[in-house]
This record gives sequence, structure tokens and C-alpha cells, in this order.
Amino acid sequence: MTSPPVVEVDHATKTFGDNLALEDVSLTVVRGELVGLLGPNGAGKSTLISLLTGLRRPTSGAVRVLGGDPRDPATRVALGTTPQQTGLPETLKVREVVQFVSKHYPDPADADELLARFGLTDLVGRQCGALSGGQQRRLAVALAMLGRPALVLLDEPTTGLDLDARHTLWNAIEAYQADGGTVLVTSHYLEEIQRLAERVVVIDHGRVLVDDTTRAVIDRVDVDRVSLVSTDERLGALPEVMSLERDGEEATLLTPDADALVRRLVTEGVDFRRLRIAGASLEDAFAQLTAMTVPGGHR
Ligand SMILES: Nc1ncnc2c1ncn2[C@@H]1O[C@H](COP(=O)(O)OP(=O)(O)OP(=O)(O)O)[C@@H](O)[C@H]1O
Repeated sequence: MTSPPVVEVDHATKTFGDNLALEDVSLTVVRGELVGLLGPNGAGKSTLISLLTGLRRPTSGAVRVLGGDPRDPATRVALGTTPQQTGLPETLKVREVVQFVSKHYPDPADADELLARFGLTDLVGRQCGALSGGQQRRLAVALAMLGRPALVLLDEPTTGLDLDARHTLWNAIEAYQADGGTVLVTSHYLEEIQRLAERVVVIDHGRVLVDDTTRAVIDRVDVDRVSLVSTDERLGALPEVMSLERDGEEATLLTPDADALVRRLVTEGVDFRRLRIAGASLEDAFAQLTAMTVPGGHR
């Protein structure tokens, strides 16, 4: 018998009064996938996650996690989650919270190993209220993985973290996936999703715009990113330039044809130095995809 997908969202719609937060969303995630869930503010990401954690019920359609109803405790025991806001008991020590959470699961992970993975070993005797925001965030994600869940849902896990703490988290998330875990992660840091996720689901105005491999999503945008140092006023008006951002003398522009742009710079006698050309990023793809939608969910 084949096991059911880890996540199955089947034509799910969620309304809050007149507000259509999700419209006819369908999504399947199988074991071992690490999927990035992207969308602008208010797109419906947190609503979708709340359906998967069983905190909310779809207005119509169905949501199943490991073949079961996520509102059923027997299903939820296989689910780890980190909400956007971290709420840890202030006066409990890290060790105590870990023991407490651990007791809720039939086959918890080795706590020492998990804490080491998240760089928290030296903090086990510290009260949660005395942890920095970044340490609390790391602990929250570690707790989400403590019960050896088949699926973890991470809503903005690295918001507010410094680069070191983000790297620690990324490595821990990858280690969890390497152990066979399945991850659905939202983030406003698109370079993070580009690094972690093999697959990206973009939602906007409550609808799935794109569901594809990260590589394929990036390849949809046929643009190059060109950076150079130049004060020339004509840059933004060149026909090969789609968009231009300036940071002092540093200019970053998007172009559909970097070769043609470079030829143009030379023939027009534009003064420039430190020219660098890179392919499009997930951020470029995301900007282009979501710019194509208008409020109301029409494409
Ligand atoms: N409890 C609620 N009552 C009424 N409307 C809600 C409720 N929760 C969410 N919404 C609305 O549903 C839509 C989707 O919101 P949601 O929080 O899912 O978006 P999001 O993609 O997670 O946004 P963000 O990136 O800002 O967290 C928004 O229009 C929001 O205002």
C-alpha cells in the first residue's frame, strides 16, 4: 500500500466574512520535499498554514495531512510548527521547556543532539525570558522538530535573525530534511528560499500563481541582473534597461539581453566601471510574477 501524501490541499477556499483569503487552492506535498511558500503581504500564506495545522477549517474543499484531518490530535502529533510569533514561557529554563514538550510525543528526538544542531547547548540552563530574540526563534524551531514530526511548517522562521543564526537554522532545517522530514516554509527573504527549497509555490490574492521547481521558476524570467558603478544619467533611458535601482554611484539594472546592453554602453560612450552580470534570482522572478497580478485575483 502506498502511503498518502504528507500534505493534500484539495480545492480549498477560506473566507473571513466578505474577505476571500484563499480561493480554490490545491497543493500536494510528498515525503522529503522542502517547499517554499511565497506571496506578498496578505496573500494567504498564514491562512493556508492555519488550515494545515488544523487551527482553521476550510470554508469549502478539503485539507489532509498524512491522510488524516489536521484537526484530529492523532494527525497533529506528526506535525511540528513554528508560528510567526514565538511565545515561550519566560520563567522556564530551556532544558525544562525541552523536557516538557518532549513528553508530549511517543518517540521524541534526542534532545541534546537537537539542541546542538541549533547551537543551543550552552543555553540549556538559561530561562527562556532571558534569551535574545534570535535564540528564542532558534529554540522555537528546535521545539517544532522535537517530536520527530513527519512535517514541519515554518512561518517566517528567520525573521529578525542575524546572518550567523540564519545559517545555523538553515543547516538544522537541511539536516531535518536529510533525515526524511518534509518542510513547508514561508519567508520574505527570497535568497533563503532559493537556497533551501527545491520547489516553490507562489500565492497571491489567495490563489496559487505558480507551483514549480525553484530552478524552473527562476528560469521563467528571462532577464539578467547587471551591476555597475556609473553616474551617467542616461542609464535608465537605454532601450535595453527594464528597471534601474541606484545606491549612490552603484547602479543595478535588469535587462532582457546583457550582451546588447553592454554593446550599447560602449557605443553610447557611457562612463562605467566594475561591470558585473548575474542571472536572475528568485527575487526577480517573484517580483515579475506578482507584478502581473492585480487586486481581486485576476491574472
Ligand atoms: N482572522 C481573520 N479575519 C479576517 N480576515 C483575515 C483573518 N486572517 C487573515 N485575514 C485576511 O486574509 C487575507 C490573507 O491573510 P494571511 O495572513 O493569510 O496572509 P499572509 O500571506 O500570511 O500575509 P503576511 O505575509 O503579511 O503574513 C488577508 O486579506 C487578511 O487580511
